[in-house]
Amino acid sequence: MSIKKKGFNIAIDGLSGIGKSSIGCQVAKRLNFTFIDSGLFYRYIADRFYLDDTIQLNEIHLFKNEMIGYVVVGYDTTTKILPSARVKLILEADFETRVYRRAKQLNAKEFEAIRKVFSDLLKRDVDSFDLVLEAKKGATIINTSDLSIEQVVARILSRILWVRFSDYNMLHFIIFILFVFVYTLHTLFQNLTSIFGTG
Ligand SMILES: Nc1ncnc2c1ncn2[C@@H]1O[C@H](COP(=O)(O)OP(=O)(O)OP(=O)(O)O)[C@@H](O)[C@H]1O
Ligand SMILES: Nc1ccn([C@@H]2O[C@H](COP(=O)(O)O)[C@@H](O)[C@H]2O)c(=O)n1
Repeated sequence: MSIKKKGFNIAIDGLSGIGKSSIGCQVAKRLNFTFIDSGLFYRYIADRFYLDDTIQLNEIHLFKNEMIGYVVVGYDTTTKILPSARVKLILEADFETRVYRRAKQLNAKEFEAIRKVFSDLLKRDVDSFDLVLEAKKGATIINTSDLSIEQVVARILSRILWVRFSDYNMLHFIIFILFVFVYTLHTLFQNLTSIFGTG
C-alpha cells in the first residue's frame, strides 16, 4: 500500500528547538516522502529581503500547489501553509528539555553560551506562542520530553498508519452501505413484482 500515491501530506509544527527538522526529516525518509523545512525558506528570505506579507503569501501559494507525499515542518504548517495535510502534528516538550537539547546541539557548555540558548528560546517562544497555541486546536499533540528521536518517529509513523487505515476502512464502509442499499432496493423491487406481478 503506497501512502504517497493516495495523496498524503504531513505537517509538523511546534515551538523552536522542539525537533521539527530532525524528526520530520526522519519521518520523510522512512516514508520516502519529500522533506521541506519551511524555516529554511524564511531564513533565506529574511537574509535578503524584508519579510513582508507579499513574500510570505507567495511562499504559502507555492506550498499549496497540489502537493503529494510531503513532510513539511515549521511554524504555521498545520494552519496556513498546508491546512489540507492529512496528518497534522504538534510536537511539544518542557522548556528545560528544549534548552538542554539546543545547548547540546550547539555544543554550548559555558554559562554564557547556555544563558544565550535560554534567552533565545524564550524570545522565540514569546514570538510564536500564540501561533502554536492556535495550531494545537486542530492537530495531534505529541509530548516528546521523555522520548528519544527514534521513539517520536515511531509514534508518528504509527499515527500515520492509523490515519491511513481509517481512510481505507471508511471507503470500504461506504461501499458496503451502498451495496446494502442497492441490494435492499433490488429485493424490494423483486417482492413487489411477485406480489403485483404482470401475470
Ligand atoms: N526527542 C528528542 N530527544 C533528544 N533530542 C532531540 C529530540 N528531538 C530533537 N532533539 C534534538 O534537539 C535539537 C533541536 O532539534 P531541531 O533542530 O530538529 O528542532 P526544530 O524544531 O527544527 O528547531 P527550529 O524551530 O529552531 O528550526 C537537535 O539537536 C535534535 O537532535
Ligand atoms: N513556516 C515558518 C517558518 C519559519 N518562520 C519564521 O522564520 C524563522 C526561522 O524559522 P526556524 O523554523 O528555522 O526557526 C522563525 O523564527 C519564524 O519567525 C515562519 O514565520 N513561518
